[in-house]
Amino acid sequence: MTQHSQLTQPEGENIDREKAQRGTRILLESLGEDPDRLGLKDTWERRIPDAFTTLTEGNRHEAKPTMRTFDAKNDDLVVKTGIPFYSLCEHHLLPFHGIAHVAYRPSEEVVGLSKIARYVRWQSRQLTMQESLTNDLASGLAEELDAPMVLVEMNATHLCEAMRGVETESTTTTRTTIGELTDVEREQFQAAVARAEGNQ
Ligand SMILES: Nc1nc2c(ncn2[C@@H]2O[C@H](COP(=O)(O)OP(=O)(O)OP(=O)(O)O)[C@@H](O)[C@H]2O)c(=O)[nH]1
Ligand SMILES: [Zn+2]
Repeated sequence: MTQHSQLTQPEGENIDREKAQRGTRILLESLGEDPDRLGLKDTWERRIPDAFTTLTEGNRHEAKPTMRTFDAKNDDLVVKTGIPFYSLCEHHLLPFHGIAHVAYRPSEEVVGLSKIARYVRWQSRQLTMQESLTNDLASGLAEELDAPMVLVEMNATHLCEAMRGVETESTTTTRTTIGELTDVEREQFQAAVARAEGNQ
């Protein structure tokens, strides 16, 4: 990994640390802050570049989890519910976060269960909109797993709505389905989601 306390830009596909430092410094100045005061010096020099390196990992292929797979015994739906995720809204650079639910139909292989949550966490770490993230997850998982059907549902709270602007905390649900699933399978998925969300 890179040395985070350096002023130089790290190698590879990482963020441009020097620009992140300069930009944060200027933002702090614009707020009337002294960026060189004790509490803020590390903020622009190290903490924000480090934090945004992590929070934009989803842009970097090198950070993608290894999707270890095993032979599938059949093509029954695999349903994984209650996956926490944290992302950043591209409009205000504020977090939106919540719970993702994923179902997929295996073709030849099933993926290690932990890898679904790892994939959701990785892909969520970017500046995006909830609808785009839901789409990206469904198409990304379909490709990774060579799966004929992937369904992703995300329920999230947007801090840009809660902390400012409309100042209303509400839940946004987005859903993307790639491929076909039966009515019974859809009902089973919804029942699993309801259990995970504590509605049943
Ligand atoms: N569809 C969608 N909208 C989002 C998402 N995240 C934030 N937004 C919305 O993006 C919109 C941006 O609207 P603008 O009018 O350009 O910005 P604004 O003046 O800050 O809007 P307010 O948030 O209403 O104060 C707002 O309505 C946000 O609630 C998202 O993931 N999906
Ligand atoms: Zn926003």
